Amino acid sequence: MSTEMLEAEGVENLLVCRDEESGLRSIIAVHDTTLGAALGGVRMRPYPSEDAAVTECTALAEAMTLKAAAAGLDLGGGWSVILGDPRQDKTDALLRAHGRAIATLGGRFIPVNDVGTTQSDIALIGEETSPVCAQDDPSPMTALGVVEGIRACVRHRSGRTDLRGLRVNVQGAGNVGASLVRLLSTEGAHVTVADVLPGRAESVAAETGARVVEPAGLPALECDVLAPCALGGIITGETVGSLRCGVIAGGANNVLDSPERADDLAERDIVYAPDFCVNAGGLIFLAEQLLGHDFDQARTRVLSIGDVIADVLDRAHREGISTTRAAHDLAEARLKS
Ligand SMILES: NC(=O)c1ccc[n+]([C@@H]2O[C@H](COP(=O)([O-])OP(=O)(O)OC[C@H]3O[C@@H](n4cnc5c(N)ncnc54)[C@H](O)[C@@H]3O)[C@@H](O)[C@H]2O)c1
Repeated sequence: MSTEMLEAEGVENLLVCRDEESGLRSIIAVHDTTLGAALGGVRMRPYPSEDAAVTECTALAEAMTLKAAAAGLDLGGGWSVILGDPRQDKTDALLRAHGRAIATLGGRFIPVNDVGTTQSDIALIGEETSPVCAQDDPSPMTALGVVEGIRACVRHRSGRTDLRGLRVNVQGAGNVGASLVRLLSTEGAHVTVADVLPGRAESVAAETGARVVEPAGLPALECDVLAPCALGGIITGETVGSLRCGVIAGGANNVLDSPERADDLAERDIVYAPDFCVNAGGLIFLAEQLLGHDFDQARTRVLSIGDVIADVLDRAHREGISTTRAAHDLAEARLKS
């Protein structure tokens, strides 16, 4: 296994890892450890090029720094991606090689599962490096925080505090999306869900009574709340004009293709809950676990995401700035304190 350290502006460590024997090609980015070790996902998916993998990995690492800082956690931000199709290319040898690559950072990067990896994958990685987060699935806590973020956005927009009858469109029925569909359905929301993998949306719909639609059309379907819970970058210069929702708040990381898109959303009178604030529930839960705190304490902290979002929305309104800018200011103040 070989690792090559690349120079990259604004990133503490950027590692390109290769292992001929297992076929591993992966990237690890440690963005900022001012507040603590960098906790972040291990994502596995095919990328068109190594450059594309580096771009996504560094952007997600930065998002984790902002997320931990805005949530008041003593953690830094990092990320890692493995290039390949998890359904065909994932082997124990490849995961172990990625673990050995993470180990070269001496505990500066703490991995947790993300798209394309599972907790048992992280447990295997944990046989090569320490610490890792492989104990409990953080997704239900991420979804719980998103519900509170949605509630804060709806209250900001219309003064309502309950979600009954609210039309919420959930993109992605994976770990976070399926949990979110369940929670929203319990609150009486009318949920529509879509997933590109056959059977996923249907399965959670059968359980909850949600409506299933084709994934390509979901982002532009009329609704009160669009909840992106798949991959990032779905709000672009091309898609922003087609949105027909009042609020965007979901679990996915890096939903906007650029920070300026938040201004486009404000111009269209769409309330945007910055992703790194609204989807911090899972990270808060993991941080509490690392500190040895109990489940109730973690849950209470996750529920306070609604207050964080309300604060960000008020600040943006007061100062005439985008919600993304307001959330960045919150995170940067903590990083400098
Ligand atoms: N798991 C967590 O606790 C957590 C925490 C914070 C942020 N996130 C972010 O939330 C998102 C989802 O994470 P997850 O753990 O649920 O992943 P997951 O892999 O379990 O689920 C993602 C789902 O999205 C589907 N999908 C992909 N592209 C789609 C599209 N265009 N339309 C509809 N469905 C599509 C996939 O088929 C998959 O079922 C990711 O962006 C992740 O980084 C997750």
